[in-house]
Amino acid sequence: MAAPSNGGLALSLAVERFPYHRPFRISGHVFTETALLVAELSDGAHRGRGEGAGVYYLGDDIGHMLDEAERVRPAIEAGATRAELQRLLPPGGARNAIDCAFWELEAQRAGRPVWQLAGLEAPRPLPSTLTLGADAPAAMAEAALAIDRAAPIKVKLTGDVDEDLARIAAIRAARPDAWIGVDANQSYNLQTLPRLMPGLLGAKVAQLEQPLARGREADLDGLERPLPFVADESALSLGDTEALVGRFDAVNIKLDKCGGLTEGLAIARQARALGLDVMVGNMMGSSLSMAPSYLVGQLCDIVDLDGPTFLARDRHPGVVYENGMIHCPQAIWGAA
Ligand SMILES: CC(C)C[C@H](N)C(=O)N[C@H](CCOc1cc(O)cc2c1C(=O)N[C@@H]2C)C(=O)O
Ligand SMILES: [Mg+2]
Repeated sequence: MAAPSNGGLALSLAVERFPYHRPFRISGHVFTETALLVAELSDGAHRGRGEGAGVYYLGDDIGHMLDEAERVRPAIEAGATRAELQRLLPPGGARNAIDCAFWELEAQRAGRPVWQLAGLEAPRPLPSTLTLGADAPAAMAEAALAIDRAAPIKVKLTGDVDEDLARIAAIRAARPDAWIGVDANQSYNLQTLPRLMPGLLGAKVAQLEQPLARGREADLDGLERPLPFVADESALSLGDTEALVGRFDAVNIKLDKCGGLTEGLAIARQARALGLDVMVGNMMGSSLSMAPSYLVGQLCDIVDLDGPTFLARDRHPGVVYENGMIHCPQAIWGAA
């Protein structure tokens, strides 16, 4: 792809659709596939790619991501840099895709892999959670027996306390050996959360992700946290990090929320400096989304990079899930 003669970069955008193994239902909608934005930057001799899945609960769907990416195209083709992109686009899937494309282009220009440019150690395989979608307790217990027994388990809750307690008890009974974390996805409040807590502690659940709604962070002031609380929807981008202290114990970083690897690394480093534990997660995505997040994962205590396990097909080469770990060959993204 020829680059503009003015020293700018050529930006090409594509929508790539990946069917799910089985349909997803979210707030009454049934999804059978995920539509991902793929951005490619080229200077004529080198190229870089990135992928964005967006943030469904913020309306950051494929149409919005395409609009955002097209809005910044003139600046990119006129020579805008990755640093300038941080100001030209807000956090979200489009900036994620273009930021990661910049990183890979810079690696190819420098002849050094992205992990080196990012100041990281050589990446290594990481334990990654596998997520059990909310279902009947017996079905979730069965799913917990069917997945890789070495993998830590992330359990989706719905906010129905009795059902959630039954889910957790059934999964723990089936898997007394497993690390189990739960994700409430904003479904609890100050009235229902105290009823959930004894069941979490009794089942030795390791962490509780996003118990309350985004915007209700002040409700956590002074609330006892007998197990680690992880901020997800309360922590979209770098600006949200400082306010988590005293209310959460960890932050779940997602490149689609914060708009790319540049900000994802900054959040990880700031969270550490603030004494928070660090987790990296995903909004969905193929291995092209997981690869940049895998680099953030090198700085994390908890890794939840299981998006491709929900897809009927992935890219090749793709990440490998084995023995509870995610392995991310450099050939996927970010090599020099
Ligand atoms: C299905 C996810 C990619 C699994 C991931 N480990 C996870 O829990 N991520 C969510 C945020 C994205 O949640 C999604 C995405 C999606 O395309 C479909 C769904 C969800 C979800 O939470 N329920 C439906 C199945 C997180 O960490 O909160
Ligand atoms: Mg979450």
